[in-house]
Amino acid sequence: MSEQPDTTEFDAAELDAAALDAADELAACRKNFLLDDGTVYLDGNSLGALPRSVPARLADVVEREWGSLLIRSWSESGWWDAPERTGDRIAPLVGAAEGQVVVGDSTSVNVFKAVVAAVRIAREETAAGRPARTEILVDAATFPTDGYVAASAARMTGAAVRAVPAAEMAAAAGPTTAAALVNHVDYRTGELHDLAAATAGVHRAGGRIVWDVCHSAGALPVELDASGADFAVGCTYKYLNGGPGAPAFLYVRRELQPRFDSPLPGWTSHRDPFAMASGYEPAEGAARGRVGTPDILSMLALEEALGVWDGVGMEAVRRKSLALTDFFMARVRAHVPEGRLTSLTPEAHERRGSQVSLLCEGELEAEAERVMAALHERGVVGDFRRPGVLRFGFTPLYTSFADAERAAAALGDAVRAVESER
Ligand SMILES: Cc1ncc(COP(=O)(O)O)c(C=O)c1O
Ligand SMILES: Nc1c(O)cccc1C(=O)C[C@H](N)C(=O)O
Repeated sequence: MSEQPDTTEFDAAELDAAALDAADELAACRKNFLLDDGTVYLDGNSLGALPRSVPARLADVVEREWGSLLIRSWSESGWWDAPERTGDRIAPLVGAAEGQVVVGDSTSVNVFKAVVAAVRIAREETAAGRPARTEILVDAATFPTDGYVAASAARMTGAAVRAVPAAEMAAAAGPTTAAALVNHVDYRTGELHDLAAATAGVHRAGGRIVWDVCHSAGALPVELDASGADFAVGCTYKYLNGGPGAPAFLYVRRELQPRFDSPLPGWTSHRDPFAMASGYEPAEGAARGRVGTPDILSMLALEEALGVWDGVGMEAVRRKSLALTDFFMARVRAHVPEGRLTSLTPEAHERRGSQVSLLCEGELEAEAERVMAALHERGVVGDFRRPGVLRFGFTPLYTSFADAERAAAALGDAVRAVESER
């Protein structure tokens, strides 16, 4: 990185990964994961590591619950209630009281349910004689799936999408705003947005807000109840370590549940599914967010994976995440030749998620993918996003300061190796 920050908590002369690891209050959590000690894994913001207890639990689900009990497992093994039960395990991690989170479907599908439902509620609340609520505000830097889904939801509801920078969402919302869809942490830059402020601003304008917390759930405190958020959606395969393709979650604020009119009303969200009634009558509570048959193998792997959070406080996770990212940024400055990388991730703690994104500058921009490949060859796994961004995710439950030191040193080495090949 070319510029010295003014807020770093680390004195570059006194950096000592071993001392920081020795003082790490979450150090004992690492043993709960199956990790290859030869690799530094900094891609938990895309796919989290495997919790140690998951393989045996999945084997039991497959062999006993499916293999022997078969159909009886829907009741005897608790399969039917797994979406709400697993939702209640996630709830405290995202600042939600129980009964408001349901697990199922992908994040993309849950964005659709939430955005359409938000538009329907906002319109229902608009008094006669007031302007029609004809716009959906979407975070201008959104993860693509959210933008695609919002555009389709807009066509279906006769609304128009307006792209607005996440930081300006509160000010941009007005009398014609039906809903706003915002990413809590930007997937590309790692910037953290103010959940409470944007929520309050959209509410002042009479709209409803949907938060995508894919890059914050399990990475930092997410105050859904306290901030008054209406809806939230999130992945479970990143910082929640649910495994590839693990089902997503949907939060619907308790007060809104009776008015949550899902655009995907499947039979498992019916008040009495086995009545097999021809007319739809929605279930009460979080179950109203369900659609069809839950993805049991992935859901139960996720449920088991959530055990790694037992006894872990999100404040401790945040402290370590900020310390790790501060430390990594400082060590990159020490190891990488000047002028090659610029951080896209804010230095200010209140604006930083749990990743560091580094933009390759000058001639190195076109070589960024090769820099990441050279890092992989050196046993450090991060990821690359076009055109020239190197992303490093820091997962406080299993990333150590020694990992961050090794990654920064390997990054300096990789940059020099790529430059020497010109
Ligand atoms: C912010 C964000 N939203 C949505 C998604 C997409 O979720 P899914 O592919 O599970 O639907 C991702 C990641 O893939 C993401 O990072
Ligand atoms: N969901 C993914 C996948 O199925 C394959 C590869 C990557 C992903 C990701 O999660 C990407 C991630 N959301 C991102 O922030 O770029």
